[in-house]
Amino acid sequence: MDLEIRHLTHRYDSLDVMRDINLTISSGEIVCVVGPSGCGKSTLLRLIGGLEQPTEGEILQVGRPPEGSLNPLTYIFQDFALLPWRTVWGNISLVLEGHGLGKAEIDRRISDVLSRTRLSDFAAVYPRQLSGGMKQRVAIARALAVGPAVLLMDEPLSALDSQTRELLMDDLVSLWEREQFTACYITHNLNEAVRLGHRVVVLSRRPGEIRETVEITIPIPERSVDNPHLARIQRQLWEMMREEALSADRQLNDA
Ligand SMILES: Nc1ncnc2c1ncn2[C@@H]1O[C@H](COP(=O)(O)OP(=O)(O)OP(=O)(O)O)[C@@H](O)[C@H]1O
Repeated sequence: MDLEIRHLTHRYDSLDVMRDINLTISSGEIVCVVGPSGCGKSTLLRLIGGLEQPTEGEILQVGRPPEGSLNPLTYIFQDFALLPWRTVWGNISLVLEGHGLGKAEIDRRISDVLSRTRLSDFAAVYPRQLSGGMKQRVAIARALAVGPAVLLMDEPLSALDSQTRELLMDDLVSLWEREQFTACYITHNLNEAVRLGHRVVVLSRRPGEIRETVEITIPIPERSVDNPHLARIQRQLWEMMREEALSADRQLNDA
């Protein structure tokens, strides 16, 4: 399933948050969205997910979600949002309950995502026993359990230390290599954007407009940390964002 975002404009009272965003996210593609603080990145994700209605414009789902999808547009947040009193298994089970699935199907789905995210040995463990990186792995497994068409990822690695972030990036790369998931990935971190994005969309300061879309043709599994081409793209992205970030810093919140 593809997502087509057409002429998306959003306002909160007199605050113009984003203006005329046009973007297609194709099946199997990771589109990273970067931009200065407050330019509307999280709002864009909420609009895509249907949590809020845009002031103007539309978001079209083109094609069919995967067979058995319970929730075509599924979020992954930076704070993991796991229930402390449920085990890893129980946390994943939670998103499958209430959909009319039988126990055998729920068990099958949980075993499947645990194995796909290499968490099978941690099924009976509670979140408090896990590191931040492992908690986010569980959150990713939970998102996959509902069979999403598009993952909506809001700074999923930003709560993690830099080493854990590297490890989780590797995880996401190998997951994408195995099953080409589709994602809209919001991040402040340009290194993450160039490692994981097929395209990087740069938003201007508020009201966020698309300033540039940079396509990265190096296959995702071949993007090493020290790749000079990626480093060059990352520098270009920063040059595009620098002025916007400086102005955004001085921008007041009352429009
Ligand atoms: N529900 C709301 N009501 C009013 N204003 C809001 C609401 N949600 C967000 N805003 C404002 O809209 C603007 C965009 O917010 P948003 O969180 O989407 O930006 P962002 O680019 O994700 O920011 P950051 O990078 O700091 O996370 C901000 O000025 C924010 O204060």
